[in-house]
Amino acid sequence: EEYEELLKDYDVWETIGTGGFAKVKLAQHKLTGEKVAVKIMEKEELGEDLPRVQTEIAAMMNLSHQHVCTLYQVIETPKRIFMVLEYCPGGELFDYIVSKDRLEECEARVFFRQIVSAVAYVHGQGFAHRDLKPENLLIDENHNLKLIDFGLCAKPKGGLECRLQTCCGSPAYAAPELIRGKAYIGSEADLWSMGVLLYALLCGFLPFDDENVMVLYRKIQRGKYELPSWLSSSSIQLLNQLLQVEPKQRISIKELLVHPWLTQEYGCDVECHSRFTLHHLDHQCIAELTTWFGGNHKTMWCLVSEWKYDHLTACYLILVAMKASGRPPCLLSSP
Ligand SMILES: COc1cccc(Nc2ncc(-c3ccc(C(=O)NCC(=O)Nc4ccccc4)cc3)c(OCC3CCNCC3)n2)c1
Repeated sequence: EEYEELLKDYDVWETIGTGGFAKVKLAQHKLTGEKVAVKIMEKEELGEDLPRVQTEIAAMMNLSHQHVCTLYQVIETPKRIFMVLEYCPGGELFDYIVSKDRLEECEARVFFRQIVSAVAYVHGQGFAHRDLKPENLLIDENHNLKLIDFGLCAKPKGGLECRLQTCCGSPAYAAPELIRGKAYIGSEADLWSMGVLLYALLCGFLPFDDENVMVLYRKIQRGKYELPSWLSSSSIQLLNQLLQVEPKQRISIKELLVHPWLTQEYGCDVECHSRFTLHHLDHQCIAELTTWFGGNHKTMWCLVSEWKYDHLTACYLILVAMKASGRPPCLLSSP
């Protein structure tokens, strides 16, 4: 039974998503009762894409940010790789936009600031996401967004000379240079996708759409889109700066962090730094682990600092997440 290692520490419930070569199941961490998402990948189905999973896992181990989904644990068996991840009870931003038809400018601003914060952080860590879309932005229990990369599209940004050949992501959100099949710079393409995302938030439909993918590509290359009457002039101006067909004309992530449309009503720039550091450990959570697993505080501190992404890492990170959500970080009463 391939799931037996997972089933030691988690109760596994229904499948909440499938796509490509991964499926995601809802699960529950036995020691804390916390819900988690388990991304299950079959090594055979991955084939030569297996190294991309290693890249993804290495990336996630370095990505710790309030608007990026947390990786808790990795379990590898002969046939499968399990990634135990933060569960977002609010589901996809895509479904939220559909349910509200479209968002008011002030609500769109709250979400877009979080998206800019997450993307600026990911770029700062040297990665380009390359598949930014509402299906990859999940809503957590505090109605905040968490960026995910369900389809293993995130890649090291590399230097400016690093040109990405492979095509990735969903056509409607893909930058003109990406679909032209030419070499392109991932971080610049991410800014275009953020323009399509902002348009979807404010309008409830896509700027470039067509059931015929070749017609869709032509519309993206032309870069012309409808401006519904409800858009404010400041929204229109920001959309125009993001949806520039020529990547060099496009606004940069640095300019975006201080853009007036984003700072309006907030009076402050978008914060892109992470609130967490994997180096400063939370004493209360370490103490809880020591109480449960035994040993002393110092030993537990060293063990957690090894960041093996085993069950101990999961317990620590889940306790930290519980504390961040205002729940007491405690493991179930002793065995
Ligand atoms: C209808 O869906 C619902 C309904 C109700 C609740 C939920 N909750 C819920 N929570 C958590 C997940 C999840 C989190 C992370 C990852 C992941 O793959 N991380 C890896 C990752 O993020 N790398 C990365 C991030 C940034 C930069 C670089 C790399 C995968 C899945 C989920 O999935 C469901 C799928 C379904 C298909 N669309 C996408 C989401 N769903 C979902």
